Amino acid sequence: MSPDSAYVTPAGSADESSVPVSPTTLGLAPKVLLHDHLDGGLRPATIVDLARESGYPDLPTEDPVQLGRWFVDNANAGSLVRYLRTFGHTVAVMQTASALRRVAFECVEDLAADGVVYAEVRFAPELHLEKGLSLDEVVSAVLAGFADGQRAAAAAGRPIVVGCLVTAMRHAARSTEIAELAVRFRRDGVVGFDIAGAEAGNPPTRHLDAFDYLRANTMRYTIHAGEAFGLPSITEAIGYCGADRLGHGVRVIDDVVLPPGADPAATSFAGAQLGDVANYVRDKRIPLEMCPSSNVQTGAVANLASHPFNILARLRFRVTVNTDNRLMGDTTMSRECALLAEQFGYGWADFERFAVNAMKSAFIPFDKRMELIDGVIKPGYAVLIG
Ligand SMILES: O=c1[nH]cnc2c1ncn2[C@H]1C[C@H](O)[C@@H](CO)O1
Ligand SMILES: [Zn+2]
Repeated sequence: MSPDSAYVTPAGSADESSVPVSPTTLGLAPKVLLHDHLDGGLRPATIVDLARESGYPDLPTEDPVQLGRWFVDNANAGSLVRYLRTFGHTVAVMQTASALRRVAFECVEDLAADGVVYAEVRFAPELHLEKGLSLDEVVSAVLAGFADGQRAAAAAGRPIVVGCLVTAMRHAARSTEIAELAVRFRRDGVVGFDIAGAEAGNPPTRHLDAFDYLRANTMRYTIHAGEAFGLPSITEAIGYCGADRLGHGVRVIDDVVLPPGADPAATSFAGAQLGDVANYVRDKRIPLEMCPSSNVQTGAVANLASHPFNILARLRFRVTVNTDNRLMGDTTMSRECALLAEQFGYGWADFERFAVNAMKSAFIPFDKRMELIDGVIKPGYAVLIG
């Protein structure tokens, strides 16, 4: 889809005074992003710069355009494990405090330019120790970059609030250490914790000590679950591990039985039967951090048309729209929203709901969430709705 390919909200879903929903106008809408990986969002030109600076010899090409293409092509893998291999190059050039600070700064700059008003950006500190940084030094560098970026965005008239999530890799054995790191930095900008990496064969219950520690310290956490592995992964993440949110969570759809012949793009799913897990997720308003393009790239769903986002949204699960990895998907928040608008015919009221859903689900305090909902998100959509 070209950035300006115009399509408008289907008749009946918005009134005539509305600004049409298009990729361009979606860029202006206030958006909330809960699931974005720092090491999956570098600018290709920055990767080339950092590789030169650090003497990293293994980039597939030093041409930024071709490099960007390389990431997308290789991430279009149809499998999470193959998709994750592309991170070898980004992580390799993020091994010094200055590189981490620059990447974090540019991340905030890019999100603000895309109209994101609140973001939680995650990364795995344990992957950035190859050149001798300590875990604390890694986190400090990233938080300094986020602070620089927030100051620059505010000065440029695009204010954004950014919280940091620290991720532990699910195949490794450092999750308790990373949970302690999260708690140690809770006054400095770390707002939560996450588990990521290859899902199959690495159930979240391997990390119960970390989750116990986080709960004992009243720290919030999300778990990547129900992406590359099915319902049992979701059951473990919420039932045994007590996740506050689900990273992706798309496979919760396996616990929803639709009437025969139901169209995934329908506006109503009356008669849908929910199983116990799906009911629990919906009843407890457990946020689903869904990442449409990434889910297609990893093969979690066959294509956008069959993505369960719309079914879950219409069934009033707490759905949120996310980028996952902007570099690997050559995507932005606006583009993810535009893809959903094109596929499912969403209007401004829908995007406002997704933004409010995400803001309500953020790991910052209630009063700060309300400030953004009442002071930024609602007024922003009021202008677009007209
Ligand atoms: O979608 C994902 N699922 C599981 N793991 C992921 C996904 N996207 C990125 N990661 C991994 C690779 C990164 O190196 C790590 C920390 O951001 O998280
Ligand atoms: Zn992710």
